Amino acid sequence: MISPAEIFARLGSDIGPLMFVGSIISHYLPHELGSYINAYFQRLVLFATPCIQITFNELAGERPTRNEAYSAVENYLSIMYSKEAKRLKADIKNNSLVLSMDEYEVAADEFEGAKVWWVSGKSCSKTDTNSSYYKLFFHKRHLDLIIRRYLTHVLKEEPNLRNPRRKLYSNMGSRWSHVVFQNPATFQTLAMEPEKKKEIILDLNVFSTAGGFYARIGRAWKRGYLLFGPPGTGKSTLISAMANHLGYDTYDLDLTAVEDNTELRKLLIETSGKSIIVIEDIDRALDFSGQMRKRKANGEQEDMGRLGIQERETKPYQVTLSGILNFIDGLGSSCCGERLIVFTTNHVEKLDAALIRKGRMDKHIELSYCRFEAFKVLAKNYLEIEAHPLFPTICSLLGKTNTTPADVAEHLTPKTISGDVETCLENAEICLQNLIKALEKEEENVRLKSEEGGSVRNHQLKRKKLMMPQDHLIINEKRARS
Ligand SMILES: Nc1ncnc2c1ncn2[C@@H]1O[C@H](COP(=O)(O)OP(=O)(O)OP(=O)(O)O)[C@@H](O)[C@H]1O
Repeated sequence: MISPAEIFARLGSDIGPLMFVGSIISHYLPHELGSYINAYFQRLVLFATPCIQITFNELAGERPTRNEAYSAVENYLSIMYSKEAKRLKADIKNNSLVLSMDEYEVAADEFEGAKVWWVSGKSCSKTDTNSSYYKLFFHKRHLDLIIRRYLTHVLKEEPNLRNPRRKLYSNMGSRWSHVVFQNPATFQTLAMEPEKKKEIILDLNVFSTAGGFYARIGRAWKRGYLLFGPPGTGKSTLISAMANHLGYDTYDLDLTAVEDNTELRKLLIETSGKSIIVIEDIDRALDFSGQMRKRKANGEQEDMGRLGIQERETKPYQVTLSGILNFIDGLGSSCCGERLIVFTTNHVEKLDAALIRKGRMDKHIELSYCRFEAFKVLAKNYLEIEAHPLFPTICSLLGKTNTTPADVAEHLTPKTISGDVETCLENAEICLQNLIKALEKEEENVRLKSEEGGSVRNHQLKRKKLMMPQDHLIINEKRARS
């Protein structure tokens, strides 16, 4: 016969079923009633079992602001449960997608043998502004473990808390040296269409928690990103945002400083897990001459135009395409821990198909000219405004011109910085007017160019008809030299 005390002690070791009953009932009741029932169940648990409860409220302080501990818990739970939970809540916070437990969900976790339960909910008191909360329940015998170790473990999952002193490595020949990574770019400050941004964040979140999946399918825990687009569209900014989001170190690999494939391999082996390995401007850094020659021998003459003659003759380094391919493929066998490999290029069409095929570069992301959605992010970051009577004019002009986010950002940088609201509004007006002037000028250039292009095309057509075969040779020669 088990005594009531024993029953409660056992219940304290597994209060999950009680919590689930409370949450299921709450789901099917009107919001206010549901919240009371849920609170009632939680009180019952605390009364009837030797459990302890810790609450993480979304808003804290005298003038309520978002509680950082709540954000850390939210992030921890979203990473832990995003692939198992049946009901997740998707929110955009600070322009980033945040997946979290839906209201009145219960999630069980285990840490060093101690079982804990997380319950999500929303308080409904009249004084409270309907703020959300997470409550943590655990047996009181685990108090020390939970407070000293488990909570530290949870807070570490907040990317900025996880690795506050991230490092930026760069190579001098075959040696890495590092400084503290201080680029403040985040997905919040990145100007990009919200849908695209969401997709990237989701991809990164899934990758960073997919160690078990990669192990199960027998593949190295790595993922390749190819970022392409014109200069100034935010390729480097996106890399910084990725590093800050994941809390990874960054290795900026300068291929031109690497002597040969052996050195490249040595550098690779020295990289740590949880890192992003970046090769910027891969098309320029890599000498494709071997492949070009092979293709020429096969009769694919046009490929020789990809690199200028001079460039091909004076390349001082001997890192080959196959060296790079081994570098990417070898990441699995030589290193453990998750790694992202990121290539950037302004000329994706110049890259060898083998280099960027799926499996090597899994995700291809085009960074493009600044359109209205991206502009709104920049306006919010730089001028702290979300709407303005001049926005429609800017929207229309951005649609007609190819202006990079870098150019727009330059125009949106106020000449004086002030905390005073009136000066800020004045600054915003001046910056937006300046941007409009620049965009109108660009629009005019586009118009002139297209007119010019039309007349040159006509001229070329006429000339083609008259052209002798040796003219073609001279033009091809010039192209190869330029
Ligand atoms: N999408 C963007 N969001 C926010 N800022 C941006 C964006 N694109 C460019 N910028 C601004 O312009 C500057 C230059 O951008 P960045 O170096 O990221 O461009 P890039 O595409 O890497 O250029 P390049 O191809 O020349 O290396 C950044 O420091 C940033 O201030």
